[in-house]
Amino acid sequence: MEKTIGFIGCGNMGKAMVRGFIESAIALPQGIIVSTQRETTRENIKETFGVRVAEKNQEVAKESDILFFAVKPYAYETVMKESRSALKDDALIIGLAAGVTIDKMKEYLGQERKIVKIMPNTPVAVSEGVIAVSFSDSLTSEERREVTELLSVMGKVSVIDEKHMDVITGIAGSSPAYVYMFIEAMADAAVKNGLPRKEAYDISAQAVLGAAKMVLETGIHPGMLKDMVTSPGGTTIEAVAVLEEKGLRHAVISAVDACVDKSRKMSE
Ligand SMILES: NC(=O)C1=CN([C@@H]2O[C@H](COP(=O)(O)OP(=O)(O)OC[C@H]3O[C@@H](n4cnc5c(N)ncnc54)[C@H](O)[C@@H]3O)[C@@H](O)[C@H]2O)C=CC1
Ligand SMILES: O=C(O)[C@@H]1CCC=N1
Repeated sequence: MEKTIGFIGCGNMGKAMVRGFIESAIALPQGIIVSTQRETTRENIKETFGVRVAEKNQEVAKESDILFFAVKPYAYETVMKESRSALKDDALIIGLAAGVTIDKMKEYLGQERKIVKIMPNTPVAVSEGVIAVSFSDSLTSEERREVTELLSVMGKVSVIDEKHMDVITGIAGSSPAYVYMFIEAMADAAVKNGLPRKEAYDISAQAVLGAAKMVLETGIHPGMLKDMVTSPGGTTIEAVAVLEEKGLRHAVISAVDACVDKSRKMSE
């Protein structure tokens, strides 16, 4: 892509996206410019990805055609207000913070800006992310197509009504953390039973990847896929019975609910 992609703030999520863009080859490192608060982070990003870095957020704002704000939610107001005078007229502004709505971003940047709200997750770094997208009215259909195409290199893009963003945060933005906990716990159990650590992580992670792929590629209901693993009088049903007794499903529902609730409160 010819256009310059900017990142103001580049921590866990920003770096995952920079990696996703570079690995997919949609952008050359010189086509990406990044500013972060700390110089050591900036230097580390420059060294790791070969992208351009800037000390001041305004330098990034001045150069970017597509600009991601990848700072924490509480920093949006300050960072957007200090950058807005430097923005290009037609810049596409992409916000990805939990709880920072398009309306809030308009308040910080001005009504006329072309603003996109997204909720990505960190697997964008390996092109297997989920990226939910909502557009402000000011974007043309061509601009919407351009943003969707750009984000698609990092995973599955779903254009959604912004009112669903908090739910998507619960099942996609935040959910890699729950899945990593599940993988870690399975691996711990394997280690407890004598398997070396590396094999325990590799095999647990591949089992999760494969199971997810079965849901997506076969279209078979997850309950049916579970039944296909569960032989009568066999091993799996023993584990399933323990998971039911310990309340796995209820724990997951309550956890996602708590996450969605927090995101809604942050959006108020
Ligand atoms: N980490 C995740 O999995 C996801 C995060 N998000 C959103 O992404 C945003 C960033 O989250 P993380 O990357 O996890 O946080 P982080 O703390 O890892 O990164 C924040 C970055 O912002 C920079 N920063 C802070 N103040 C700044 C300023 N005044 N000027 C320039 N840079 C500044 C920091 O130097 C750092 O590079 C948040 O708004 C979060 O809601 C959204 C989806 C998933
Ligand atoms: O924990 C958070 O607030 C951010 C938003 C989604 C994932 N991480």
